[in-house]
Amino acid sequence: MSGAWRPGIDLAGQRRFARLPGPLRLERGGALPDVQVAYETWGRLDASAGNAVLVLHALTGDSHAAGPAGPGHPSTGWWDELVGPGRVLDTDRLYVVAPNVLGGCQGTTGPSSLRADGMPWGGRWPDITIGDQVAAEAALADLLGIRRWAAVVGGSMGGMRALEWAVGHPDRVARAVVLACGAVSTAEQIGLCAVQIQAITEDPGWHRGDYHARAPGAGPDRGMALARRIAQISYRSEEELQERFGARTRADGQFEVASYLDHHAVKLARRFDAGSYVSLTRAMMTQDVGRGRGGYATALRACPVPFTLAGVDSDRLYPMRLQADIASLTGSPLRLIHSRAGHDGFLIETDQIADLLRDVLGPS
Ligand SMILES: CC(=O)SCCNC(=O)CCNC(=O)[C@H](O)C(C)(C)COP(=O)(O)OP(=O)(O)OC[C@H]1O[C@@H](n2cnc3c(N)ncnc32)[C@H](O)[C@@H]1OP(=O)(O)O
Ligand SMILES: N[C@@H](CCO)C(=O)O
Repeated sequence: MSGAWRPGIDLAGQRRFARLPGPLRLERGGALPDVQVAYETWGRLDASAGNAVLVLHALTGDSHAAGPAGPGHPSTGWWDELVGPGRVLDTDRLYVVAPNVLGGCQGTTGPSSLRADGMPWGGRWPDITIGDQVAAEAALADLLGIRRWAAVVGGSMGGMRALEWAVGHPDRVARAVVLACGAVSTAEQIGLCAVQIQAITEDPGWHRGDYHARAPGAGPDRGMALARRIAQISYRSEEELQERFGARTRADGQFEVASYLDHHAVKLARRFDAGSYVSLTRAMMTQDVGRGRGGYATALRACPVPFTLAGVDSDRLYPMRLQADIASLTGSPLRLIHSRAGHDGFLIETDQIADLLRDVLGPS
């Protein structure tokens, strides 16, 4: 591990990098060599007290769950209101760990990372699954000396990993808090993922994934931006888009909503690697927590880990019925996050998520 970390030292929000000790075996066969995992921690680990909490980000998030913008962090932490001294994930008593996901592009090994031959993985990057992402996180936990998490918490793709942690490693998870996701991807989610992947892979800049070593700007930025536009509509509610933008146009005649989508498209294309977007999107579209376990209902019914499920009432991408299904199969409480923001509500309604986590983890 690089950095000056040792147990008992609080290096709040400083990104560090762990090198996994051996190849990471993949669910679909083969193995990834030399995997690096970027992560940040807050608080002090007390392994005997079992005070470690794993916080898992969604598709385009990163290890910077909390803290100000700064070098390596273009923006404030994505759950900044929730993590810190006196906050619901109270780092005076908890040790909070947030890794960047396997396949990502913010420090953890992914398609843009270099292989041993000095060339980016690019098109040689294998198909990975949610299970592979969790396997990398479990290897990180081993390196950090964390045998069992007091809680594993995540939303959207982070929720898929929290679910996979609980079902795949029940002895290592005291409680799972799963937000805004389902147990198995649905037809609509798969369809939306498929067209986003198509937007990128049909961009002439894609070059079968081998664009990283080409000139800056030669990659599939246009396809990536189109993918984000499509996704952004699905992340918000119809009602919110109507209230905010209606059919209003700008001085140049462009629809306000199209301008909003353009803004998010350009912003993401600047900060995110298209190869990672494709890899992570594929992992989500093939999500099935029951794969190899007799189906998701069997897997969830057999899972001994206590869950808390929560969904956003206006989420049309991962609607509440998906969280209700998991809650019913596991006999767990189901919480409602009220928001007009749709799926993105799990990133925006932090007061409600704080209340939920306070109920689960106790007062700070
Ligand atoms: C930059 C990063 O996020 S770093 C990595 C961490 N990120 C994550 O974990 C998740 C990724 N983040 C996200 O998905 C989003 O940032 C969210 C969901 C948290 C943001 O949600 P909201 O606060 O509701 O923002 P919203 O969707 O309304 O967009 C606001 C932006 O749209 C812009 N905007 C609003 N209306 C329009 C319009 N008509 N035309 C053009 N731009 C517009 C705003 O100026 C604002 O720009 P800014 O974000 O550059 O300041
Ligand atoms: N807005 C979120 C949605 C995915 O859950 C992201 O960009 O990661």
